[in-house]
Amino acid sequence: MPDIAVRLADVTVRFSQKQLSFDCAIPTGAAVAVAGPSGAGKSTLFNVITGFEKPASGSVTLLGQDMAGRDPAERPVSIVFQDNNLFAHLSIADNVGLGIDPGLKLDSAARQSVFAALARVGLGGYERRLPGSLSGGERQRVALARALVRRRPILLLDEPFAALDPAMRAEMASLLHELHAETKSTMLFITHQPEDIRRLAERVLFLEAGAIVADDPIAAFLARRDPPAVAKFLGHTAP
Ligand SMILES: Nc1ncnc2c1ncn2[C@@H]1O[C@H](COP(=O)(O)OP(=O)(O)OP(=O)(O)O)[C@@H](O)[C@H]1O
Repeated sequence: MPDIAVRLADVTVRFSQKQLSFDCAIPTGAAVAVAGPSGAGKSTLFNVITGFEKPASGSVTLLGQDMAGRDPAERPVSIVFQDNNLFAHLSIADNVGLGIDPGLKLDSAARQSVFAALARVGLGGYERRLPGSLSGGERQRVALARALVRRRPILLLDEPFAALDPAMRAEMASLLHELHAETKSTMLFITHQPEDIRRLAERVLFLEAGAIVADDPIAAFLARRDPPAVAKFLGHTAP
């Protein structure tokens, strides 16, 4: 397995009003928080990695392979969206099964892995229920189970804690921590809360105004007093 899971080299993304630029190398197996003010470019960074957004220039290399021309489905990446993207009319088991086969043609081994993933996220027994009967935190765990059954080596989580109350946030963080240790995947998660970073991150990418302004191991990030946006985020008085 290559040492670098995600390499963005001189990547630029152009929207009508602005240009974003990304350059980073994320070590394989790391748990990485992606933070920064609203509009800084966090979702766009994820879209570039998943392939939903095509860069205007630069290269995206995932686990040593150039992703030019590769559709999202062909990339070694799973993403859990913030709104968790469950189909209301499908059972929990089918929602997870979609991660294996979009046509839901599942053999018994595949069905087993759906059940195992649901059990692993604490939702054993929920297989036949519909998403509407679950709490926000439970729906988020269904989306996580769907990502797990895909067994992709890079896992992106778009604000996995956003809709959760404080107790559920802590629970989700420890679940993600355990899953990260078990699967040895490279995990990137977007968050707006320093406490999530302290709980879970080994590294931090901090974005501001369309660029990565900090790319640090956790201890170095938490000790930062600059740039001002990072100091503000960490609750330090800006210099
Ligand atoms: N499809 C698009 N067309 C035009 N501008 C876009 C598009 N997508 C994003 N942008 C702009 O690019 C910038 C970065 O947006 P992005 O959604 O990546 O930020 P973010 O850091 O994820 O913000 P938030 O924390 O609010 O979700 C914003 O100014 C946004 O308006």
